[in-house]
Amino acid sequence: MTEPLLSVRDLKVSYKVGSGRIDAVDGASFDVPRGSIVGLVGESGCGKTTVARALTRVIADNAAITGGQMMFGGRDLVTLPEREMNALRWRDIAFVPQSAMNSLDPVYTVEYQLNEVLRRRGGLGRRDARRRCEELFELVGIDRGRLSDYPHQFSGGMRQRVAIALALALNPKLVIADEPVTALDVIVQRQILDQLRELQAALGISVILVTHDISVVAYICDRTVVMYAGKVVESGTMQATLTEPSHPYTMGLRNAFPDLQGAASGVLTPIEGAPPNLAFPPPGCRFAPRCPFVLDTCRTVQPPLEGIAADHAVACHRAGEAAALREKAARIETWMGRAVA
Ligand SMILES: Nc1ncnc2c1ncn2[C@@H]1O[C@H](COP(=O)(O)OP(=O)(O)OP(=O)(O)O)[C@@H](O)[C@H]1O
Repeated sequence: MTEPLLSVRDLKVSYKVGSGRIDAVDGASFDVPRGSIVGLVGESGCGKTTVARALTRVIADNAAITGGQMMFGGRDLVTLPEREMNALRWRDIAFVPQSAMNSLDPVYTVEYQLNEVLRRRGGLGRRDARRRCEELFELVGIDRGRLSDYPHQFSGGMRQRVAIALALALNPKLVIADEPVTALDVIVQRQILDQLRELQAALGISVILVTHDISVVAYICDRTVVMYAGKVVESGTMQATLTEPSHPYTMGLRNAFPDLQGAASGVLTPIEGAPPNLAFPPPGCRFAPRCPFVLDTCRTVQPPLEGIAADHAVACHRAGEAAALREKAARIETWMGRAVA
């Protein structure tokens, strides 16, 4: 197997809060193979954005990477000197933040902003930068005449395309897109995702797509990394994780979202309860308080993330019974009463 573009091992990121600490990412491990789209999925607050930001090392002032490795092209991004890390940003790893408005400055035209990256970061001359701006707009399907427009003159979907063009400016190997389609209606969501897929294939890049919506993952991703309360609970190919999920949380997420293809799917079943407060996480499996299949061990012993097939890892004490649990998980009653064992 060829070496993955990015290999994250036992990553830990904490926030200092008052006199305490929140371990927002508590030992995350996953790979991003070359030329693949990896969906980082989980409910709000489970640590997805923290992982995504840690990868670029642009983290909040009260945050710190406290352990682990992030191997990228033979270098560990956790320990890379800041100067070298800075040289990697935009050129090798580009980040599209949660709202396109966050990556675009409202007071400058989009051409000005593209130029900032192309000329200041990429060292392009004026004429080459202009040509690249036009090329980038063509790539994301926007008329080049609109380069002189301001961000507010674009619709939400178009703004997202501009943000993607900005990320692609210097031909990065990895694009990290944080909730790229969340605020958009389903039709525009599909258009943006289709385009992201086309660009990924045409340019041969890898993409980490951060989303709370498992139907977005099912629509576009090759691989899935499911996070819950700061931990990776399941990862593997899209087929392995979403068609035959082995962690009860993934099974629950699958029941909770409509199908992005527009097919009339069955009744949506939410997972009762909420993720734990990460300042005081439960001692055993963090999903135990919400899991319909919880056993006594689950409440006291943390299950490790273990390979259950060639390309499929799960952190669940009951992973060996996944097929039977999947059948039960498909029934609504399972999620209403909880604890069906
Ligand atoms: N600057 C911060 N200071 C303290 N705690 C933070 C900070 N940023 C995030 N957190 C906490 O870290 C945990 C993980 O947050 P994170 O934003 O990474 O999750 P997420 O899965 O991306 O959720 P969302 O989709 O809502 O952004 C949460 O408990 C959150 O409250």
